[in-house]
Amino acid sequence: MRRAVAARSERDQAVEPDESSTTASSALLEPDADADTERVPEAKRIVEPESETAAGPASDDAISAANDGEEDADAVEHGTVLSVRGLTKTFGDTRAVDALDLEVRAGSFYGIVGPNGAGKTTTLSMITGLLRPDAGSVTVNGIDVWADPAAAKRTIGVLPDRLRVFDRLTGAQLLYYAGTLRGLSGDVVRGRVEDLARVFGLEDAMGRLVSDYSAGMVKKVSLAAAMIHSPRVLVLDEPFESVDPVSAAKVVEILRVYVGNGGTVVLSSHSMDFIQRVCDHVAIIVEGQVLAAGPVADVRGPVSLEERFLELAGGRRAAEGMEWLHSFSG
Ligand SMILES: Nc1ncnc2c1ncn2[C@@H]1O[C@H](COP(=O)(O)OP(=O)(O)OP(=O)(O)O)[C@@H](O)[C@H]1O
Repeated sequence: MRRAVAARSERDQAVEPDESSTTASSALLEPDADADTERVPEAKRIVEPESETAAGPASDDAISAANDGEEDADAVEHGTVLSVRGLTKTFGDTRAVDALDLEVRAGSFYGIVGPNGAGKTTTLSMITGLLRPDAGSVTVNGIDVWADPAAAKRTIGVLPDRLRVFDRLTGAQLLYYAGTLRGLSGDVVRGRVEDLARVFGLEDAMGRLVSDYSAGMVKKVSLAAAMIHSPRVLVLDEPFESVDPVSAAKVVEILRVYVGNGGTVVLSSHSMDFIQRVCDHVAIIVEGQVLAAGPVADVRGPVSLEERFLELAGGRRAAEGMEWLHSFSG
């Protein structure tokens, strides 16, 4: 309890601009190899309670059966920053994710596409420690997410699909809160809040309540919150939904620099054009399974990614049986 109070009082100071902050924006874009040195260890337990869902816990044995320490070390050595094996989640009669495997190398810009209900959000939620799988394993940067969620979450930045934002805070307070919850010191957070506000074009909105933001502004401030601790891996569920093209271009530029410096972005999107243009790797998920994955050029082959997606997801047959629609009633 004392720790929570300490974190809060530090946050309160942060909403007042601090001239002494000297953090360079480039530091924000580089995944933080030495981040632990500037963290406040006591904050960790406040920050990272293990999330559970209504589905209830699965057995740890089932979740981590495929994993062991040697395997983790091997994966990191070979540049794999995210490894998903046999990931499975069932809701009632719905098998949302079905023994899904995914391998993401460090420094990738990895797109995940799939039709509505394909299991993208469920997969990303299990990868980021927000939803406990029924079976399978997830390893991020060599850490088994479900064996040690707190350690894994330190290396991940998350933009969840259904945003639950503390919207009675101002933008500045929300970002400060996100940074200190991740264990960053007040000075570091203040500098990064300034940088993030600038690059996301939110400077004028920092003093306003997030509840008064537009949908796109909420998305941007949430993206900023996901990045503030310079995680090794950014997992973003539909990050550009509601974001205007100018802001989206800026965010893409930020993410490109981040990836260029060794960070990894895993994002879901319904825009095939975006994935083809921006991502270097893609996985097409249909009915909870990966139907194709690899470098974008390999997955799409001689056709566009959209064509390939429609082939795999069965989009071409949509109009069959709908002839009544053109019989026009009057
Ligand atoms: N909490 C839940 N309870 C019951 N069913 C769920 C729950 N979450 C997801 N599902 C079901 O799991 C399946 C996969 O859903 P998910 O949200 O992962 O799909 P998605 O690929 O992200 O879809 P979209 O593109 O529409 O966002 C769907 O059939 C959905 O109805």
